Amino acid sequence: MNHLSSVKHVIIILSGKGGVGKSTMAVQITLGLHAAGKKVGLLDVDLCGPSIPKMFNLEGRDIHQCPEGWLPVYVDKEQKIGVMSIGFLLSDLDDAVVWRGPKKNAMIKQFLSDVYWQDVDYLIIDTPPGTSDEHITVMEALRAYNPDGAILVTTPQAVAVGDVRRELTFCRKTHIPVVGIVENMSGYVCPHCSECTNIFSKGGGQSLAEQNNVPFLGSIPIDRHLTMSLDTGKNFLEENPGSPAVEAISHMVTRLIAIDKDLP
Ligand SMILES: Nc1ncnc2c1ncn2[C@@H]1O[C@H](COP(=O)(O)OP(=O)(O)OP(=O)(O)O)[C@@H](O)[C@H]1O
Ligand code: SF4
Repeated sequence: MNHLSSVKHVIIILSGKGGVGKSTMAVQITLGLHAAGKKVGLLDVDLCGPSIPKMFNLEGRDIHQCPEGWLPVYVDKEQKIGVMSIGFLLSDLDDAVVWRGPKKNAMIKQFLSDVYWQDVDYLIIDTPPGTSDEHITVMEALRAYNPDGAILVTTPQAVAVGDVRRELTFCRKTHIPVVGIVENMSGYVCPHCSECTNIFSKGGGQSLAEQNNVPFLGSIPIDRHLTMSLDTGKNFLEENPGSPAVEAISHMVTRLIAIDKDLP
């Protein structure tokens, strides 16, 4: 059974290397789409470091089965945000998942086919960081589910050393359309006065997007409150209205919804 056929939009979150905030962006996009009235699923297939359960304060939750398949773990009572992660299947989150390629791919395929999403508007898929041959296999498995495309998460430093160019080539190679580029950790928001200071050069993500004719979804600054919200599983967008990072995330989500409307 293909439960993804009832999903309206499938968006893959990609990054060429770890630690740039890919999972953070996957969570904030999920929360932003929910705030815009959408029903959202978040599938964490980052088998090397499943951080999504912690970011929603769902660690240790069990997965339940129903006749249709695995039920997502819901974040809210209304069941508008559902999460599925390899993290729910590991007894100890510190266990490194050292599965070899074929076992990893089988697990990812099972995640894609067996989770009962029940008519979500958006399915956000957090993927393992990298652009190796193994990642190409993951993307090929995802392509079978007809995704709208990928959001590439980067940082000003990664743009500077050409990581995003490699990610764009990776998407071309795997025939995944690019929905947009996000530059994360773009400046630092002062916790005292909310002034945003650009530590590294800014704007590289935007010019790269323009050069490659792909949408630029925005620059998200480093915000200490965002780190704290992720550590405690709180809803950053609801708790910090009006802050520069929340404004930037909301803008990114609005752009995403507008772009997706125009997709065939
Ligand atoms: N804009 C931001 N402001 C503050 N903290 C951030 C921001 N983006 C990410 N972080 C923090 O940086 C750390 C790494 O983020 P995250 O886990 O999302 O990266 P990742 O790219 O998904 O890494 P990996 O792919 O290795 O799992 C986390 O502790 C997160 O809280
Ligand atoms: S941005 Fe303003 S409040 Fe923040 S450290 Fe600098 S001077 Fe102080």
